[in-house]
Amino acid sequence: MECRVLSIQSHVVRGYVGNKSASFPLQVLGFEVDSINSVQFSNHTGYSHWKGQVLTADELHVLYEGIKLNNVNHYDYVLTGYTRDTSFLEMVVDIVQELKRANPNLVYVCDPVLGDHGSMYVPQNLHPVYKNKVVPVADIITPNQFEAELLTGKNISTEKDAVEVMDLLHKMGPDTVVITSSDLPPRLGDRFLVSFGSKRILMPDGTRTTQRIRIEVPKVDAVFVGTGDLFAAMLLAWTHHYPTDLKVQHILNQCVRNMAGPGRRPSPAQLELRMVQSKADIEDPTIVMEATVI
Ligand SMILES: Nc1ncnc2c1ncn2[C@@H]1O[C@H](COP(=O)(O)OP(=O)(O)O)[C@@H](O)[C@H]1O
Ligand SMILES: Cc1ncc(COP(=O)(O)O)c(C=O)c1O
Repeated sequence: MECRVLSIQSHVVRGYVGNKSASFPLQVLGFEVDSINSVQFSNHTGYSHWKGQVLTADELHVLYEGIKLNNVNHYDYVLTGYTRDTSFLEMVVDIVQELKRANPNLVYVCDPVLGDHGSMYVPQNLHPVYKNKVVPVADIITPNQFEAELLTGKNISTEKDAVEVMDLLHKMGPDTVVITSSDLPPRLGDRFLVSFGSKRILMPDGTRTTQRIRIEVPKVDAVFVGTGDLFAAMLLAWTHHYPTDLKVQHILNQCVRNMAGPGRRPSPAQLELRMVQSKADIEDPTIVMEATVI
C-alpha cells in the first residue's frame, strides 16, 4: 500500500544534504516522497561560501494551500530537518497539527537541526521554537548529543546522563528518541561511535515501559554532512517496516560500516546508496559492533 511522506528540508545545488540526502533513499525503499525545500542553497553551510534563498512562512503556506485545494494533503509521515526561519518553523507545526487531525496515525519524524560539537549552525532563535513547539508534536526525534543537551538544558557526560536526557525528551512529547552520536568513551575502543535509542511502549495490559539501547559502531575516519538527514529518513523507513525493532540504529550503522573499507572515504552519494542496502548486508556476521540493552 502507498506510504506517503511530506519531507520539509533543505535543497542544495551541489552535494547531498536535506532533501537531496533523504528523498532518493526513501524512494528506493518504496515511499512516495513529497518534498518542500525549506531553503535552496548553492551547497551546505560548512563550505567557505554559500548563497541562496530561504523559503518564508507565507511561501510555505501557499505551497501547502495548493496541495490542500487539490485534496491531496493526505500523509502517513512528515519528516523535517534543516530550517533557518522561526515563523517558517511555526508554520510547519501548524501544518503537522492539521495533517494529524486528518490522519491520527500520522507519524512526525523530526531531526531538530541546531548544530553539532558545541556550536550552532542555524540562528539561535530557532532553539526555543524547537523546544516549546516542535518537539512537543513530534513522535520520533533524532538529535545529536549537542542538540539533545540544548533541548533539555542537561549535559551528557555519562550513560546515566544520556538516559536522563532521553527521559526528559520523552516527557516533552516524542515516544522515540535517538541520540544519533555522542562523545562518550566507547567500550570497544576509540575507533567506535556511541549512540543511544529509547522507546516508550504501551504494553498490552495498558502499562507503559521504556526500552533503551546503547550502540557502538565502527567510526569512519571522516566528517560527514548530511548523515543526520539520511539517518532520520532511514529511521523513518526502517521503523515503518519493522515497527517493534529497536535495533534500527544498529541496522543503519552496519550499513555505514559496510561501505567503508580501510583507508577508503566514501562520498555522500555512496553513503546514501549503502545506507539503503537491505538485510543481506545488515546480517553480515563479520561486522564488529555492540548493541546493549540499558
Ligand atoms: N564518522 C562516522 N562514522 C560512522 N558513522 C557515522 C559517522 N558520522 C555519522 N555517522 C552515522 O550517521 C548518523 C548521524 O550522524 P550525526 O553526526 O549524529 O548526525 P548529525 O549530522 O545530525 O549531527 C550516526 O548515527 C551514524 O550512524
Ligand atoms: C543546508 C544544510 N542542510 C542540512 C544540514 C544538516 O546536515 P546534517 O545531516 O549533517 O545534520 C546542513 C548542515 O550544515 C546544511 O548546511
